[in-house]
Amino acid sequence: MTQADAREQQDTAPPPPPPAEIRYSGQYSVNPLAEVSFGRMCAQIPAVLARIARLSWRTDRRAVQLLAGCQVVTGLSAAVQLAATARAMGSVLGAGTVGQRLGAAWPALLVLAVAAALGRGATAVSAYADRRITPRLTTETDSALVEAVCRVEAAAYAVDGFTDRQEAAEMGVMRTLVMVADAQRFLSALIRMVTAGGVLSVLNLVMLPLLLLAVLPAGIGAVLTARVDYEIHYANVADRNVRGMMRWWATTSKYGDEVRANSMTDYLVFWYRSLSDRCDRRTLAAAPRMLRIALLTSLAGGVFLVAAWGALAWLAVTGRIALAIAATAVVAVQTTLAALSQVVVNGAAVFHTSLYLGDMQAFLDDAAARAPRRGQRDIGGPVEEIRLEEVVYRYPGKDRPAVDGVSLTLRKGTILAIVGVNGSGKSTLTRLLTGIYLPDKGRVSWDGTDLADADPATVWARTGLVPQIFAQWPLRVRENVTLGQPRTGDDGPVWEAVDAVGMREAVEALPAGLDTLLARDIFGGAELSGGQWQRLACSRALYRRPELLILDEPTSQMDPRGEHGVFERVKAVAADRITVVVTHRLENTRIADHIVVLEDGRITEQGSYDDLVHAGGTFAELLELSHDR
Ligand SMILES: Nc1ncnc2c1ncn2[C@@H]1O[C@H](COP(=O)(O)OP(=O)(O)OP(=O)(O)O)[C@@H](O)[C@H]1O
Repeated sequence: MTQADAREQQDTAPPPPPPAEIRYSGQYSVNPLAEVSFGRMCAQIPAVLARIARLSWRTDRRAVQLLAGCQVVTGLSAAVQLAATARAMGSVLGAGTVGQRLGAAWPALLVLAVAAALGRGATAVSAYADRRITPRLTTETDSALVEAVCRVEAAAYAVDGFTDRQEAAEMGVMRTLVMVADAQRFLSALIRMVTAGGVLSVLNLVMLPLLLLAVLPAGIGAVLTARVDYEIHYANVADRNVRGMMRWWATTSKYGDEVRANSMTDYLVFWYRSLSDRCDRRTLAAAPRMLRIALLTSLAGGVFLVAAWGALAWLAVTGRIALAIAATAVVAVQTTLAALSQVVVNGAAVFHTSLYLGDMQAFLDDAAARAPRRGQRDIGGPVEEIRLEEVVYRYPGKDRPAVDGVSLTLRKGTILAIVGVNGSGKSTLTRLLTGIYLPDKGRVSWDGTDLADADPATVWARTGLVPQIFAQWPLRVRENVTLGQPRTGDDGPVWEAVDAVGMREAVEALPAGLDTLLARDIFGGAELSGGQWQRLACSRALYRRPELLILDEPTSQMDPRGEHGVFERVKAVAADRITVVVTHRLENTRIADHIVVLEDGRITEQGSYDDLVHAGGTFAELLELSHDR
């Protein structure tokens, strides 16, 4: 095709498809707020405050005590300021010369200044206490979330809506950044409101209900707005989740070559923008509702406010209250109004936070419920035999089992090879062997102990797994080898594992040897080739000296020398363990004592390499195809 042809084809090609419509679906697709009344929403606020207080208390008791002390000082200062204002007004507006009136007023003015200074000081100290609590609280919450996800049964990842709920819970972590400040502002505004309101009701009883009515619509508006905001957040959860993943895949340098050389950039950018636009459209669609709420509540608030000022004017003009009292009432009204508005704004913020904290807590509870609930039996070494009896495993939402009635016995000192076409269940079988998944039916036992009854940590302490898709940890070379093992401080075994996969030369050539950070994107970091990374993954498994060594396509990216070296090593150490190799390179199965062929999750053939080559079955066919070039 010429360049002109290519351009023409591009011009006439149909427009790119928009991103797939993804819905936050399944049992969690119902917005928890949809059926909740306004009253119940407001009633949640004290519980949320108590929860924030408990979380903060666990983080830094002294800072919480400081914060509580500051609230008391703020309240007292507000009350003293108003009382002093009333006294000063009485003197200033009273009888006598200017000098006499000022002379009578100055003690009250002094008290006013001191109280104001104390109030300001308390606010500054509150901010300091908040800064002591918030970073640690956020870290604590964030770490709890990460730990909860790391500790769930692996099968939870396949459960409908699990990752979407995780995304929703992340928002709870974000809110911890502002929640202490919001709670603190809410409480101090509440205290100021109560004291100012108290003073006002002493001055005149009619004023207080009028002021309450003036700010109540704003409160209702703020809570309703928070509710709409949450609805939008809820509708966008699934899209935001997938957008976050795409953002990483599209921008990480790891896939930069693939993205560029396959001209994926345009579509990825288009996709990203389209999805963001879709989220924006949902947000914009809610804007008129937000506007209606704002206009109606402002109107109602405005009417009541005018009534409140009108009432004050009427009381003063008709002589029902003295001028000095009226002047103090003006100050008290202003203070109460400002405090009430702060109560409303910060109360809505606390309520808003409660929604996301609720999601976070629900997710943490769910994750805790999905943590392994197995027996406590210790798998003691050395492991002599692993047995699978009529094992069946089906992924959630799938019609057919991925592993269907498999029975096998693996003995120490032997190598088992598992082969089969793509999707035949090989990797799933390795997950069952290691107890990452427990079977739906049948039994997997290590030396007679059913893995359902065993403490998984003791099983995994005896396992070394090189999965088909392995992580390239942005850690130092040493940590990449020793990750998952207790620290010893001895580099001897690390070099031994590096030697076992023929990586010594490559590691020595790195700028800081074993100390080199394997993260190209980070200043001072280095990058390995695909095959080198795979060698490192194999060295990690060998370093563990496991009782069960599983290699799932361990050499797919290695050169023949590397591949030969790894298999030689696997053979050399096979006597001390049970070894399982999953591979599509059938020549590699020569090292195995026993080979099983999987088809649709079932074992259809098994035997030694020589048996299967001459059996005329799937193995022989696949082997022949691999030679047919
Ligand atoms: N996490 C998962 N959630 C749902 N289904 C899965 C999951 N992993 C695998 N499957 C399905 O289970 C079946 C077996 O997959 P498995 O990965 O075990 O096959 P495999 O033989 O290892 O394939 P390959 O040779 O491609 O690595 C496939 O139909 C696959 O779609």
